[in-house]
Amino acid sequence: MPEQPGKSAIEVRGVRKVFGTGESQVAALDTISVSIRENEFFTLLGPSGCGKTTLLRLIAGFDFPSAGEILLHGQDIAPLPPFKRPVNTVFQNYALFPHMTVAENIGFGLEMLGKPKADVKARVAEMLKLVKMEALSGRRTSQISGGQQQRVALARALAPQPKVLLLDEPLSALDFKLRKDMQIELKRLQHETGITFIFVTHDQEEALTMSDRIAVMSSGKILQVGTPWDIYDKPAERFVADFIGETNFLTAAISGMANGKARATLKSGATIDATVAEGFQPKDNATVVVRPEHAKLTSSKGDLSGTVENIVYFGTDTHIHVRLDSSEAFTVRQQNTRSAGCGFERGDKVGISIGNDAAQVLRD
Ligand SMILES: Nc1ncnc2c1ncn2[C@@H]1O[C@H](COP(=O)(O)OP(=O)(O)OP(=O)(O)O)[C@@H](O)[C@H]1O
Repeated sequence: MPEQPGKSAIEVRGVRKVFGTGESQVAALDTISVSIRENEFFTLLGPSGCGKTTLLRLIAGFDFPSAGEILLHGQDIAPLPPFKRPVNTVFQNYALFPHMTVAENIGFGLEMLGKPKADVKARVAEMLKLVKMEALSGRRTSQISGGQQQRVALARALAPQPKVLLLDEPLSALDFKLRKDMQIELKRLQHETGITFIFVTHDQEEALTMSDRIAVMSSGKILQVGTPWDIYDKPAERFVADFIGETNFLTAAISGMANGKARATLKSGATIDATVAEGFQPKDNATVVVRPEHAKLTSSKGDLSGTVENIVYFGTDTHIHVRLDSSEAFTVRQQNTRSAGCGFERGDKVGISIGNDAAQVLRD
Protein backbone atom coordinates (compact mmCIF):
# COMPACT_ATOMS: atom_id res chain seq x y z
CA MET A 1 0.00 0.00 0.00
CA PRO A 2 1.54 3.34 -0.96
CA GLU A 3 1.82 5.84 1.86
CA GLN A 4 -0.69 8.70 1.79
CA PRO A 5 0.81 12.01 2.84
CA GLY A 6 -1.40 13.93 5.26
CA LYS A 7 -1.41 17.04 7.45
CA SER A 8 0.88 16.77 10.40
CA ALA A 9 -0.68 16.57 13.88
CA ILE A 10 2.54 16.14 15.88
CA GLU A 11 5.99 17.11 14.65
CA VAL A 12 8.90 15.86 16.76
CA ARG A 13 12.04 17.75 15.73
CA GLY A 14 15.50 16.73 16.86
CA VAL A 15 14.26 15.69 20.30
CA ARG A 16 16.79 14.44 22.79
CA LYS A 17 16.05 13.39 26.36
CA VAL A 18 18.85 12.68 28.79
CA PHE A 19 18.33 11.32 32.30
CA GLY A 20 20.98 11.50 35.04
CA THR A 21 24.45 13.01 34.92
CA GLY A 22 28.06 11.86 34.42
CA GLU A 23 28.63 8.09 34.32
CA SER A 24 24.97 7.30 34.99
CA GLN A 25 23.73 9.46 32.12
CA VAL A 26 21.20 7.75 29.81
CA ALA A 27 20.02 9.17 26.48
CA ALA A 28 16.45 7.82 26.58
CA LEU A 29 15.85 9.62 23.26
CA ASP A 30 18.84 10.20 21.02
CA THR A 31 17.87 13.10 18.74
CA ILE A 32 14.76 11.80 17.04
CA SER A 33 12.52 13.40 14.44
CA VAL A 34 9.16 12.11 13.29
CA SER A 35 5.98 13.54 11.87
CA ILE A 36 2.65 12.03 12.95
CA ARG A 37 -0.33 12.84 10.75
CA GLU A 38 -3.87 13.91 11.57
CA ASN A 39 -6.36 11.02 11.98
CA GLU A 40 -3.56 8.53 11.99
CA PHE A 41 -3.21 5.37 14.11
CA PHE A 42 0.52 5.69 14.74
CA THR A 43 2.45 3.11 16.76
CA LEU A 44 5.76 3.38 18.60
CA LEU A 45 7.14 -0.16 18.60
CA GLY A 46 10.28 -1.38 20.28
CA PRO A 47 11.71 -3.47 23.10
CA SER A 48 11.62 -2.49 26.76
CA GLY A 49 13.76 0.56 27.51
CA CYS A 50 13.98 1.89 23.92
CA GLY A 51 12.35 5.21 24.83
CA LYS A 52 8.67 4.78 23.85
CA THR A 53 7.17 5.96 27.15
CA THR A 54 9.65 8.83 27.36
CA LEU A 55 8.47 10.15 23.98
CA LEU A 56 4.79 9.91 25.06
CA ARG A 57 5.57 11.74 28.31
CA LEU A 58 7.26 14.56 26.39
CA ILE A 59 4.26 14.90 24.05
CA ALA A 60 1.88 14.86 27.05
CA GLY A 61 3.97 17.47 28.87
CA PHE A 62 4.78 15.30 31.93
CA ASP A 63 8.45 15.87 31.15
CA PHE A 64 10.56 18.22 29.00
CA PRO A 65 13.02 17.53 26.16
CA SER A 66 16.73 18.16 26.84
CA ALA A 67 16.91 19.46 23.25
CA GLY A 68 14.65 19.81 20.23
CA GLU A 69 11.02 20.78 19.92
CA ILE A 70 7.55 19.27 19.63
CA LEU A 71 4.91 21.00 17.53
CA LEU A 72 1.19 20.34 17.61
CA HIS A 73 -0.51 21.50 14.41
CA GLY A 74 2.52 23.71 13.78
CA GLN A 75 2.59 25.29 17.28
CA ASP A 76 5.44 24.72 19.71
CA ILE A 77 3.76 23.15 22.78
CA ALA A 78 6.72 23.63 25.16
CA PRO A 79 5.07 26.52 27.06
CA LEU A 80 1.83 24.57 27.64
CA PRO A 81 1.40 22.59 30.89
CA PRO A 82 -0.11 19.08 30.45
CA PHE A 83 -3.70 20.11 31.23
CA LYS A 84 -3.62 22.87 28.60
CA ARG A 85 -2.44 20.53 25.83
CA PRO A 86 -5.19 19.13 23.57
CA VAL A 87 -3.69 15.73 24.28
CA ASN A 88 -4.91 13.00 26.61
CA THR A 89 -3.33 9.77 27.84
CA VAL A 90 -4.60 6.25 28.51
CA PHE A 91 -2.23 4.56 30.93
CA GLN A 92 -1.34 0.90 31.18
CA ASN A 93 -3.01 0.60 34.62
CA TYR A 94 -6.05 2.72 33.55
CA ALA A 95 -5.74 4.94 36.68
CA LEU A 96 -9.52 4.99 37.34
CA PHE A 97 -11.08 6.14 40.62
CA PRO A 98 -12.36 2.90 42.22
CA HIS A 99 -14.88 4.59 44.52
CA MET A 100 -16.57 6.41 41.64
CA THR A 101 -19.09 4.98 39.20
CA VAL A 102 -18.34 4.39 35.54
CA ALA A 103 -20.25 7.56 34.58
CA GLU A 104 -18.54 9.66 37.28
CA ASN A 105 -15.13 8.51 36.11
CA ILE A 106 -15.92 9.47 32.51
CA GLY A 107 -17.28 12.87 33.52
CA PHE A 108 -14.57 13.70 36.05
CA GLY A 109 -12.17 15.44 33.65
CA LEU A 110 -14.96 17.49 32.10
CA GLU A 111 -16.11 18.67 35.53
CA MET A 112 -12.55 19.66 36.41
CA LEU A 113 -12.53 21.77 33.26
CA GLY A 114 -15.62 23.56 34.62
CA LYS A 115 -18.02 22.37 31.91
CA PRO A 116 -21.73 22.97 32.63
CA LYS A 117 -23.48 19.98 34.27
CA ALA A 118 -25.90 19.44 31.37
CA ASP A 119 -23.00 19.34 28.87
CA VAL A 120 -21.10 16.87 31.05
CA LYS A 121 -24.16 14.62 31.27
CA ALA A 122 -24.72 14.68 27.52
CA ARG A 123 -21.07 14.00 26.77
CA VAL A 124 -20.89 11.14 29.30
CA ALA A 125 -23.97 9.55 27.68
CA GLU A 126 -22.32 9.86 24.27
CA MET A 127 -19.10 8.29 25.56
CA LEU A 128 -20.95 5.43 27.32
CA LYS A 129 -22.60 4.63 24.00
CA LEU A 130 -19.31 4.86 22.09
CA VAL A 131 -17.63 2.28 24.33
CA LYS A 132 -20.82 0.23 24.79
CA MET A 133 -20.96 0.65 28.58
CA GLU A 134 -24.46 2.18 28.99
CA ALA A 135 -25.71 -0.80 31.01
CA LEU A 136 -22.95 -0.45 33.63
CA SER A 137 -22.91 3.33 33.99
CA GLY A 138 -23.89 3.22 37.68
CA ARG A 139 -21.39 0.54 38.76
CA ARG A 140 -18.25 1.39 40.66
CA THR A 141 -15.14 0.78 38.60
CA SER A 142 -13.85 -1.56 41.33
CA GLN A 143 -16.79 -3.83 40.44
CA ILE A 144 -16.21 -4.24 36.71
CA SER A 145 -13.85 -6.47 34.70
CA GLY A 146 -10.43 -5.52 33.32
CA GLY A 147 -11.78 -5.19 29.78
CA GLN A 148 -14.64 -2.99 31.01
CA GLN A 149 -12.20 -0.83 32.98
CA GLN A 150 -10.20 -0.44 29.79
CA ARG A 151 -13.30 0.87 28.00
CA VAL A 152 -14.01 3.34 30.79
CA ALA A 153 -10.41 4.58 30.69
CA LEU A 154 -10.77 5.13 26.93
CA ALA A 155 -14.10 6.89 27.31
CA ARG A 156 -12.68 9.15 30.02
CA ALA A 157 -9.68 10.06 27.88
CA LEU A 158 -11.85 10.73 24.80
CA ALA A 159 -14.51 12.75 26.64
CA PRO A 160 -12.75 16.16 26.47
CA GLN A 161 -12.27 15.65 22.69
CA PRO A 162 -8.48 15.73 22.60
CA LYS A 163 -6.81 16.21 19.23
CA VAL A 164 -4.33 13.48 20.06
CA LEU A 165 -4.78 10.41 22.26
CA LEU A 166 -1.67 8.79 23.71
CA LEU A 167 -2.00 5.11 24.61
CA ASP A 168 0.80 3.56 26.65
CA GLU A 169 0.54 -0.25 26.33
CA PRO A 170 -3.18 0.00 27.12
CA LEU A 171 -3.92 -3.66 26.38
CA SER A 172 -1.07 -5.32 28.22
CA ALA A 173 -3.10 -6.21 31.33
CA LEU A 174 -5.74 -8.07 29.33
CA ASP A 175 -5.79 -11.77 28.52
CA PHE A 176 -5.21 -12.94 24.96
CA LYS A 177 -8.85 -13.15 23.80
CA LEU A 178 -9.90 -9.85 25.36
CA ARG A 179 -6.79 -8.22 23.97
CA LYS A 180 -7.76 -9.31 20.44
CA ASP A 181 -11.30 -7.96 20.94
CA MET A 182 -9.99 -4.65 22.29
CA GLN A 183 -7.60 -4.29 19.36
CA ILE A 184 -10.63 -4.28 17.04
CA GLU A 185 -12.49 -1.98 19.41
CA LEU A 186 -9.62 0.51 19.52
CA LYS A 187 -9.40 0.59 15.73
CA ARG A 188 -13.15 1.25 15.58
CA LEU A 189 -12.91 4.06 18.15
CA GLN A 190 -10.06 5.70 16.30
CA HIS A 191 -11.95 5.49 13.02
CA GLU A 192 -15.22 6.81 14.50
CA THR A 193 -13.67 9.70 16.43
CA GLY A 194 -11.09 10.68 13.79
CA ILE A 195 -8.62 11.49 16.60
CA THR A 196 -4.89 10.89 16.09
CA PHE A 197 -3.87 7.88 18.19
CA ILE A 198 -0.26 7.41 19.27
CA PHE A 199 -0.06 3.86 20.54
CA VAL A 200 2.87 2.31 22.38
CA THR A 201 3.55 -1.42 22.31
CA HIS A 202 6.41 -3.89 22.33
CA ASP A 203 4.18 -6.46 20.61
CA GLN A 204 5.03 -6.56 16.91
CA GLU A 205 1.91 -8.45 15.91
CA GLU A 206 -0.30 -5.90 17.66
CA ALA A 207 1.57 -3.10 15.88
CA LEU A 208 1.19 -4.76 12.47
CA THR A 209 -2.54 -5.42 12.82
CA MET A 210 -3.61 -2.07 14.26
CA SER A 211 -1.44 0.70 12.84
CA ASP A 212 -1.61 2.99 9.83
CA ARG A 213 2.11 3.57 10.35
CA ILE A 214 4.73 2.25 12.75
CA ALA A 215 7.96 3.76 14.08
CA VAL A 216 10.39 1.00 15.10
CA MET A 217 12.58 2.17 17.97
CA SER A 218 15.77 0.82 19.52
CA SER A 219 18.07 2.39 22.13
CA GLY A 220 16.52 5.84 21.95
CA LYS A 221 16.53 6.00 18.14
CA ILE A 222 13.85 5.64 15.49
CA LEU A 223 15.23 3.14 12.97
CA GLN A 224 12.38 3.07 10.46
CA VAL A 225 8.94 4.60 9.94
CA GLY A 226 6.46 3.07 7.53
CA THR A 227 3.20 1.25 6.96
CA PRO A 228 2.95 -2.24 8.48
CA TRP A 229 3.52 -3.58 4.99
CA ASP A 230 6.70 -1.50 4.54
CA ILE A 231 8.07 -2.46 7.91
CA TYR A 232 7.42 -6.16 7.41
CA ASP A 233 8.28 -6.50 3.74
CA LYS A 234 10.97 -3.86 3.33
CA PRO A 235 12.90 -3.76 6.59
CA ALA A 236 15.83 -1.37 6.32
CA GLU A 237 18.05 -2.71 9.08
CA ARG A 238 18.85 -6.01 10.73
CA PHE A 239 17.18 -4.95 13.99
CA VAL A 240 13.89 -4.16 12.22
CA ALA A 241 13.93 -7.38 10.17
CA ASP A 242 14.67 -9.40 13.28
CA PHE A 243 12.22 -7.66 15.61
CA ILE A 244 9.25 -7.87 13.22
CA GLY A 245 8.23 -11.44 12.46
CA GLU A 246 10.63 -14.20 11.56
CA THR A 247 13.23 -13.86 8.87
CA ASN A 248 16.27 -15.48 7.27
CA PHE A 249 19.59 -13.66 7.03
CA LEU A 250 22.04 -14.59 4.28
CA THR A 251 25.49 -13.20 3.56
CA ALA A 252 25.95 -12.02 -0.02
CA ALA A 253 28.54 -10.40 -2.27
CA ILE A 254 27.13 -7.42 -4.18
CA SER A 255 28.37 -7.11 -7.75
CA GLY A 256 26.39 -4.08 -8.93
CA MET A 257 23.01 -2.43 -9.25
CA ALA A 258 20.47 -2.72 -12.09
CA ASN A 259 16.93 -1.27 -12.25
CA GLY A 260 17.08 -0.31 -8.60
CA LYS A 261 17.96 -3.85 -7.54
CA ALA A 262 21.25 -5.21 -6.24
CA ARG A 263 22.89 -8.19 -7.89
CA ALA A 264 23.62 -10.43 -4.92
CA THR A 265 25.70 -13.60 -5.07
CA LEU A 266 24.88 -15.92 -2.19
CA LYS A 267 27.28 -18.35 -0.52
CA SER A 268 25.63 -21.14 -2.55
CA GLY A 269 26.94 -19.46 -5.72
CA ALA A 270 23.43 -18.51 -6.91
CA THR A 271 22.95 -14.91 -8.02
CA ILE A 272 19.67 -13.07 -7.45
CA ASP A 273 18.48 -9.50 -8.04
CA ALA A 274 17.29 -8.28 -4.66
CA THR A 275 15.39 -5.12 -3.78
CA VAL A 276 17.43 -2.71 -1.68
CA ALA A 277 16.47 -1.10 1.61
CA GLU A 278 15.86 2.65 1.78
CA GLY A 279 19.21 4.35 2.33
CA PHE A 280 21.24 1.43 0.97
CA GLN A 281 24.71 2.47 -0.19
CA PRO A 282 26.37 0.12 -2.71
CA LYS A 283 29.08 -1.99 -1.05
CA ASP A 284 30.90 -5.29 -1.61
CA ASN A 285 29.24 -7.41 1.06
CA ALA A 286 25.78 -7.14 2.50
CA THR A 287 23.04 -9.04 4.31
CA VAL A 288 20.08 -10.34 2.34
CA VAL A 289 16.80 -11.06 4.13
CA VAL A 290 14.11 -13.48 2.99
CA ARG A 291 10.86 -14.06 4.88
CA PRO A 292 10.18 -17.78 5.48
CA GLU A 293 6.85 -17.64 3.58
CA HIS A 294 8.51 -16.11 0.51
CA ALA A 295 10.84 -19.05 -0.13
CA LYS A 296 9.86 -22.33 -1.72
CA LEU A 297 11.17 -25.73 -0.80
CA THR A 298 11.83 -28.13 -3.67
CA SER A 299 13.20 -31.62 -3.96
CA SER A 300 15.29 -30.45 -6.94
CA LYS A 301 18.08 -27.90 -7.16
CA GLY A 302 17.22 -24.34 -6.07
CA ASP A 303 19.01 -21.06 -5.31
CA LEU A 304 20.10 -22.65 -2.05
CA SER A 305 20.59 -26.25 -1.02
CA GLY A 306 20.74 -28.01 2.31
CA THR A 307 19.34 -30.66 4.62
CA VAL A 308 16.05 -30.61 6.55
CA GLU A 309 16.90 -30.42 10.26
CA ASN A 310 13.51 -30.02 11.85
CA ILE A 311 9.82 -29.78 10.94
CA VAL A 312 7.41 -27.88 13.20
CA TYR A 313 3.65 -28.09 12.61
CA PHE A 314 1.58 -24.98 13.49
CA GLY A 315 -1.90 -25.97 12.29
CA THR A 316 -2.25 -23.33 9.56
CA ASP A 317 1.32 -23.79 8.36
CA THR A 318 4.49 -25.80 8.85
CA HIS A 319 7.97 -24.42 9.51
CA ILE A 320 10.74 -26.42 7.90
CA HIS A 321 14.20 -25.69 9.33
CA VAL A 322 17.00 -26.33 6.86
CA ARG A 323 20.78 -26.34 7.46
CA LEU A 324 22.21 -24.92 4.24
CA ASP A 325 25.36 -26.38 2.67
CA SER A 326 26.95 -23.00 3.51
CA SER A 327 26.16 -23.90 7.18
CA GLU A 328 23.74 -20.96 7.46
CA ALA A 329 20.30 -21.69 8.95
CA PHE A 330 17.18 -21.13 6.83
CA THR A 331 13.48 -21.58 7.62
CA VAL A 332 10.75 -22.07 5.03
CA ARG A 333 7.10 -21.59 6.01
CA GLN A 334 4.71 -23.65 3.99
CA GLN A 335 0.93 -23.29 4.16
CA ASN A 336 -0.79 -26.56 5.08
CA THR A 337 -3.41 -28.17 2.90
CA ARG A 338 -6.14 -30.34 4.33
CA SER A 339 -5.16 -33.66 2.90
CA ALA A 340 -1.39 -33.79 2.73
CA GLY A 341 1.61 -33.43 5.08
CA CYS A 342 4.40 -31.00 4.23
CA GLY A 343 5.96 -33.46 1.77
CA PHE A 344 9.41 -33.47 3.41
CA GLU A 345 11.12 -35.38 6.19
CA ARG A 346 14.00 -34.72 8.54
CA GLY A 347 17.28 -35.55 6.78
CA ASP A 348 15.94 -34.87 3.25
CA LYS A 349 18.30 -33.10 0.88
CA VAL A 350 16.37 -30.11 -0.43
CA GLY A 351 16.64 -27.07 -2.67
CA ILE A 352 15.20 -23.64 -1.85
CA SER A 353 14.13 -21.17 -4.50
CA ILE A 354 13.86 -17.60 -3.31
CA GLY A 355 13.35 -15.65 -6.52
CA ASN A 356 14.05 -11.99 -7.16
CA ASP A 357 11.01 -10.45 -5.48
CA ALA A 358 11.45 -12.33 -2.21
CA ALA A 359 14.87 -10.98 -1.26
CA GLN A 360 15.88 -7.60 0.14
CA VAL A 361 19.36 -6.24 0.84
CA LEU A 362 19.65 -4.42 4.19
CA ARG A 363 21.40 -1.07 4.49
CA ASP A 364 23.45 -2.00 7.59
N1 LIG B 1 12.98 9.12 35.19
C1 LIG B 1 14.00 8.42 34.69
N2 LIG B 1 15.24 8.50 35.24
C2 LIG B 1 16.30 7.83 34.73
N3 LIG B 1 16.21 7.01 33.64
C3 LIG B 1 15.02 6.89 33.06
C4 LIG B 1 13.86 7.58 33.54
N4 LIG B 1 12.80 7.26 32.74
C5 LIG B 1 13.30 6.40 31.80
N5 LIG B 1 14.61 6.19 31.98
C6 LIG B 1 15.50 5.35 31.16
O1 LIG B 1 15.31 5.77 29.81
C7 LIG B 1 15.27 4.64 28.93
C8 LIG B 1 13.96 4.63 28.16
O2 LIG B 1 12.89 4.36 29.05
P1 LIG B 1 11.37 4.27 28.57
O3 LIG B 1 10.53 4.07 29.79
O4 LIG B 1 11.06 5.43 27.72
O5 LIG B 1 11.39 2.95 27.70
P2 LIG B 1 10.18 2.11 27.09
O6 LIG B 1 10.55 1.82 25.68
O7 LIG B 1 8.90 2.82 27.32
O8 LIG B 1 10.23 0.77 27.94
P3 LIG B 1 9.03 -0.18 28.47
O9 LIG B 1 8.48 -0.87 27.27
O10 LIG B 1 9.74 -1.09 29.42
O11 LIG B 1 8.03 0.73 29.16
C9 LIG B 1 15.50 3.43 29.80
O12 LIG B 1 16.88 3.11 29.76
C10 LIG B 1 15.09 3.89 31.17
O13 LIG B 1 15.76 3.17 32.17
